[in-house]
Amino acid sequence: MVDIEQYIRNITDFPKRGIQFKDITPLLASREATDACVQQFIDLLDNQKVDKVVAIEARGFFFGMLLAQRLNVGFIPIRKPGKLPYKTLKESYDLEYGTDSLEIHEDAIKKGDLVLLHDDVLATGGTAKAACNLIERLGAEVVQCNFLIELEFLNGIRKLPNQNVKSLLKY
Ligand SMILES: O=P(O)(O)OC[C@H]1O[C@H](OP(=O)(O)OP(=O)(O)O)[C@H](O)[C@@H]1O
Ligand SMILES: Nc1ncnc2[nH]cnc12
Repeated sequence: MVDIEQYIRNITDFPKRGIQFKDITPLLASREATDACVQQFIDLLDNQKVDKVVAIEARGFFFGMLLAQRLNVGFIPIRKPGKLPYKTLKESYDLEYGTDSLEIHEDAIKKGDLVLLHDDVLATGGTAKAACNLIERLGAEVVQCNFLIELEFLNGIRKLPNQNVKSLLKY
């Protein structure tokens, strides 16, 4: 049994003073640990049907794509502004350390699609909330939001009151 928590490195005062950054790169560097994470995500999905995996730039892409492959469905990127080349929908949000916007291609998912939303970290919840809004504006349904890490002390889950939220690690 792999203890995935051992692969998360804490970096003090990154990217700003007062932030303890959860560095997932040691986890990404381990084939054994990434396999264990994918299996745990699949178990948490509990056979829920999924049509698309949507993940958030940039760190959400790592496991988002692995999950899409494992679930045998397509992968959809939600990206920072100005990166997607076709017509987009846009949502703005607050970060633990700043503000930003997210975009999705307007034809990326269809009305009625069942979507698994993935990101690496749930912190204040603004990013995930904005992503859910984008998916729902396209008429799709978010069946689960899953995260490698939930920073419970930031209470991001309060911004996702109607979502099925699952995390592999909680701090
Ligand atoms: O819950 P929140 O407070 O909104 O924060 C969580 C978001 O913050 C980080 O992304 P970041 O914007 O640092 O971008 P990156 O993935 O490109 O490094 C993380 O990957 C989440 O997407
Ligand atoms: N403390 C943190 N560590 C890693 N990613 C984050 N995203 C938002 N807050 C974070």
